[in-house]
Amino acid sequence: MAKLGVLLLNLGGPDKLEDVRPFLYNLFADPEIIRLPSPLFQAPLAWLISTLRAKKSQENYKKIGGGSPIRRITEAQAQSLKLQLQQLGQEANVYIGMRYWHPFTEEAIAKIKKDAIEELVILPLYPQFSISTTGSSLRLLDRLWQRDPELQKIKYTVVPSWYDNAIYLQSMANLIAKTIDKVKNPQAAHVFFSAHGVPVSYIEEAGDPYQKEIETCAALIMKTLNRTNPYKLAYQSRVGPVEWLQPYTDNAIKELAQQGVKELVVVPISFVSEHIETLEEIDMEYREIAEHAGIETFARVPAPDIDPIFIQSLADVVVHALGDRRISFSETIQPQKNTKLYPQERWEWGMTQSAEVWNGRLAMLGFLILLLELWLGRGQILN
Ligand SMILES: C=CC1=C(C)c2cc3[nH]c(cc4nc(cc5[nH]c(cc1n2)c(C)c5CCC(=O)O)C(CCC(=O)O)=C4C)c(C)c3C=C
Ligand SMILES: [Fe+2]
Ligand SMILES: [Fe+2]
Repeated sequence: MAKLGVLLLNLGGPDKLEDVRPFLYNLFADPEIIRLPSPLFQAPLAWLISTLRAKKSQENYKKIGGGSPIRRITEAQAQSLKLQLQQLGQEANVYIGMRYWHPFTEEAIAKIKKDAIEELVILPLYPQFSISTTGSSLRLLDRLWQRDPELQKIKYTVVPSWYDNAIYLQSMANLIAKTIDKVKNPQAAHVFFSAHGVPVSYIEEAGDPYQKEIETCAALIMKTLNRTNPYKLAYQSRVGPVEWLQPYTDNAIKELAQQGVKELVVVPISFVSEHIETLEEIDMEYREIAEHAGIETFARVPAPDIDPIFIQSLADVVVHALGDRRISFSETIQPQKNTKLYPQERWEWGMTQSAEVWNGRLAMLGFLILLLELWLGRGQILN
């Protein structure tokens, strides 16, 4: 039997407060998150945004204990998945490749090579596909594969998304049902799905299937839940000035409160582990907004973490991937090279007058920042 590996992909998060700025730098240096007319400006802009955002972001990480729990939880998920696969008679090493912080994807690949893995299932810990998450990790892996003949010998397959896996839907439905049963009036409670947002341009210009997969996933979870509670889907975590997917979570909460809704059962739908977006943004920021708006119960459904049924669903996805036709990096969705991605919807492409003005200004700004960055010796470029 071939030596099997499972590579779990996730975003990663700062382990401590000093990691916040370089973590943000790595995130904003990713052309799948921000794409500029010229790659020359990518590093200076990432440096600028990460430096400007670091303080506010650090304050938020301070509120949840001074760092992200995403690494610890993902490691526990990896261990549980290994045991679950073992129970199914499938021996496998499980690796973790984070996109923007330790353990980086490159570190996981080095281990996979060292362990002489012959067959690999690449499983993103994002149930729904987005160019900004799974897509970004797959593009990085594709680049690593293209330049390494040793990696090219591995028989790999990619799971682009698994939001419709029946066991995953059951695990989400169970977690929701348990929370519903604890509120004052379980029949009337409003199930409120909050998904991480993406800029509208990802969907409309780059063809990101994210919104469709999130909407379908919420509907499938409600079908599996099999209760008559009303539900609503909204998008959180907007960054920057451009339009993101709507309705925004804060506005949707206020609207429901205005309609007289008193009890919300809040489901973090695009996340499979607790981290800053659930522990700080939902549990603190949105809870406060809800209470101000007159919502009496704000009951948050826990992220799946190492819920046994959830771990069974990951194992099920792996087993199916091994039996199904193999999927390569090139078959997954990739934006065109010149696709507009966050944040430049308002900029124009080509040699229009406004583009030239913007390019000139950006070139100046980029050059100054680059000098400053070199002078300060800061920044941490990954690829
Ligand atoms: C499905 C999940 C996610 C999508 C889609 C996504 C898109 C996306 N995110 C940013 C900017 C930031 N994201 C940040 C943190 C963060 N994002 C996700 C997931 C998705 N992001 C997670 C799990 C986390 C938490 C990591 C952790 O610390 O545990 C942050 C940093 C936090 C902050 O400063 O607010 C930023 C910034 C963009 C721009 C984007 C799509 C274009
Ligand atoms: Fe994010
Ligand atoms: Fe956030």
